[in-house]
Amino acid sequence: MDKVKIQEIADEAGLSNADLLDKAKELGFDVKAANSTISMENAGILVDYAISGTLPKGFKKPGSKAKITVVKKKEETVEKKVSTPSDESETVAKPAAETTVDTSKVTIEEKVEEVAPDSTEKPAVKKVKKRKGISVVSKKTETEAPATIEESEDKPQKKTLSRGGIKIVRKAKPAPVRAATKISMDEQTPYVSKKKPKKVAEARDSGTKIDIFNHDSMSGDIDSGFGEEEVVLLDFSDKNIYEDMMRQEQKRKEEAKKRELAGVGTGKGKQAFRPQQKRSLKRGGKRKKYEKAESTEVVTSVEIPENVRVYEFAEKVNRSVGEVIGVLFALGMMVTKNDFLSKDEIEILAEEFEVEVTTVNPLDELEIAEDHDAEEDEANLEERPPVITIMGHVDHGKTSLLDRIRTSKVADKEAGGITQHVGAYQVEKNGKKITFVDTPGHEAFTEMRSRGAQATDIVIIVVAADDGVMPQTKEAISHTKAAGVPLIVAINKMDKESANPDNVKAQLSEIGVMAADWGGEYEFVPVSAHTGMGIDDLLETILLQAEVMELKANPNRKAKAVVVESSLEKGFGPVANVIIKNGTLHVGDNVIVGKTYGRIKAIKLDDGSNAKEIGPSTPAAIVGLNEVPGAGDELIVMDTDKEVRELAEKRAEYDRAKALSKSTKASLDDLSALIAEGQLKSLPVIIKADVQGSLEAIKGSLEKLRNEEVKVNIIHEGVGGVTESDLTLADASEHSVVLGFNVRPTGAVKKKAKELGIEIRTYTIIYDLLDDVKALLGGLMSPVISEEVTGQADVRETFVVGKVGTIAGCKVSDGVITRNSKARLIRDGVVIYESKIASLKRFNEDAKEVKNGYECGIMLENFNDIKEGDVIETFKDVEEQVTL
Ligand SMILES: Nc1nc2c(ncn2[C@@H]2O[C@H](COP(=O)(O)OP(=O)(O)OP(=O)(O)O)[C@@H](O)[C@H]2O)c(=O)[nH]1
Repeated sequence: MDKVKIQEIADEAGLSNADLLDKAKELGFDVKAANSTISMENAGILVDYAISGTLPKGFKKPGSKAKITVVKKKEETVEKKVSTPSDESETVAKPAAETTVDTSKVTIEEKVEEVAPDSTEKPAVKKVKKRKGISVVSKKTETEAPATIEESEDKPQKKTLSRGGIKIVRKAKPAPVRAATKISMDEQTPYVSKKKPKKVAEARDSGTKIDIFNHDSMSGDIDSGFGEEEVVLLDFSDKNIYEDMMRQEQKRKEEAKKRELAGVGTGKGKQAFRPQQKRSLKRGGKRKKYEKAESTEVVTSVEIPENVRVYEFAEKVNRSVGEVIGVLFALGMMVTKNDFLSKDEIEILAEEFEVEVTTVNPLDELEIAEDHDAEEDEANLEERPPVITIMGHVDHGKTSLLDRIRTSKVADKEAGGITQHVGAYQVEKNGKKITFVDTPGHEAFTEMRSRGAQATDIVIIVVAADDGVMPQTKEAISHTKAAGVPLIVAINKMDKESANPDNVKAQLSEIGVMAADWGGEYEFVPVSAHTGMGIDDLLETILLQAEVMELKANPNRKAKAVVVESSLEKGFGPVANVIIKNGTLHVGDNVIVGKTYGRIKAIKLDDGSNAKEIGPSTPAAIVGLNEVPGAGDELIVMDTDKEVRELAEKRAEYDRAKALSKSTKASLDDLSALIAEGQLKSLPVIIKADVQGSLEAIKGSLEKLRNEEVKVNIIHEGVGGVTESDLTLADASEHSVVLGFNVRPTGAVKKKAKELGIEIRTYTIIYDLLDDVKALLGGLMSPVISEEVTGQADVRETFVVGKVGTIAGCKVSDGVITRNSKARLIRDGVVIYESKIASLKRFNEDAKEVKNGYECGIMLENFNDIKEGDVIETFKDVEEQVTL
């Protein structure tokens, strides 16, 4: 132990092997070649001798008697005579706890002095070494006394370093420099403590001082703390190292100052880590690593996009991804570096890292530089038609009313006009146009609003006079009010005998919609979609309201429009039904619509005619986009096709990245796993069904579904399609699933579900639905069994043992061969037999497993025809739960 080869010393000292070997021989060391070893002590002597020609006082060549004194305790010396200075004969200094030299006093300053290149004093080597938490201070004394150790702080300044200033300990690993570096023990501690914090602390307390010359002999007692790892050969006179060190020191000081000024603490843990920053000299990679950590600047405020991934956040706040994940993990949130952070998570992280976080909409970046919503000069504005959406409870006559208004318009026009479905249409009343959005219901309305693309100016709430206010009436009113859009109430079915408009007024007044003739602020218009009664009144009321609103737009600018519907039409490709919000759209314009783009090839109006250009509030179907855009997407005209293409690509890329991110909501696969692990105690579901009957049936059955661990928790149920509010609800409850029966989510809802990471499962057969949920809850799905190869062994020779059978002498070539595992015999790539490992032996001993690279004896169950060159492969079956 603790011997070092001549060639290693030569390497470190920068001498040739031959030279060093000669010198070693001169000193009488027992060496023959470069790979001969000598003790660490002798190595030190040799290097000094080779470099400076000096020998420690009292050095005697082997054969002569040496007298070595060891300080065991302060003032307690033990003398021991040895016949030779060979490794074994040297004196052991046990690192007693009470040893008193406080090595922490070996400070950086002292060391720097020692290394001063102009030092002319006799060379001496000062060695500071920590082994298993023991500080070892060694030196060559200038006294005549045998190599005796005194308290290092007594005369440390007097020690000069040889040109090499070399400290040799060991070389096996390029371990962090712990010895003979210009590090005060205090500074060294955090570094060392990475490995042996406790022992280092002890060492500091004990401050043991031991002659390095006794190193070997003492190693028997105290070695192995750092193993055989250190060879530290530092030339302190090296100007570059010194300067480098000073530079780093300076840099650190500056950074520390900066931090202080910033006044930002990084938490206690960090503070405790700081002493590292003072570390002066480290070698190679280690030093680099710490420099990196040290250059970390504390970020105090940062602007991040609303949708930020873990690694992006880490970058922004100048933290490692690990730190970010760690903080969330500690709070039970599992994220990977590519996951998007939720608002809550961002908040937590901001607090933890003491960073002020401002979230910005990432799409702002992707918005068009030209501000379409900028204040228009009044002079450029012209009156534009109002855009109307009709909403109301089911069967109260929305479609009938729209049809009636449209027919009246068509009738007004010349006969034979073929109407084109463009998602909206225009009628004319008193020479003024009114645009009606063709898709009644608040889904489309809300959809558009949720995308910030409000196209509607006025909402007509249809209430059947014979039915009164119903749930969807209320919902529609809430949506309208939330959007800040004025509403007009159309009391429909006035032709019916049972019509009771006062009842409608009374009911609506209860929910804050008071009729104007009752002293309120809302216009109520009695109509009949069947007879056409009140339609004119309704249109006039709309125009009046529009006038009050002073709806205006600038037709002389590039167009901005909103998509109300879109589809893929045979012969036309993607078609978007749009309503122009501002400006004028021309055939040939380059447009971006959400993530799609293109050049307008054709504009079709609601009367079936083609137009070259259309102005504000005009509905039309446009052709020329590369893909089908989404309802609610905004169309914007840009100057060049390059611009629109690039922006569309950026937006698409953004969406892709977002979709790729792991959702915060669980898919059914994840749920299955969570249930299997017993982590999920109840399965929150939202049920939507086509009719009340099936809803009740499903609800009843689901409520009965439960086992000991898990039950279904119906958080919401309803008749009708899956809506955005269902998704909002699902989004709010962890691990929820939306189950639909005989309903299909619309494109937009589907899209949102994808965005939110919510799984919508739809069924047409109740039993399928129940089966899925049952399987989910009970983990009853039959598992898929796949195979995993665990090891392979090459048959080197075979032994036939009497009654036992054939034993294959093998060498494991891959993995691990385990006793009793399933195995197959492969000959020339063909599977000959499949059974299991009946016996596995290593050196005649039964073995449980034999690892790659080792030899073993294998017997296969019921198979003896094993030949040299065969391969035995072991494998196991892996069960995988089937996912839904
Ligand atoms: N008597 C009478 N019946 C009407 C009137 N308006 C609509 N209806 C009838 O009411 C029923 C529903 O009319 P729709 O126009 O389909 O009602 P809706 O609100 O569009 O219904 P959904 O599209 O299902 O939401 C139909 O049978 C219509 O014929 C009306 O003014 N008078």
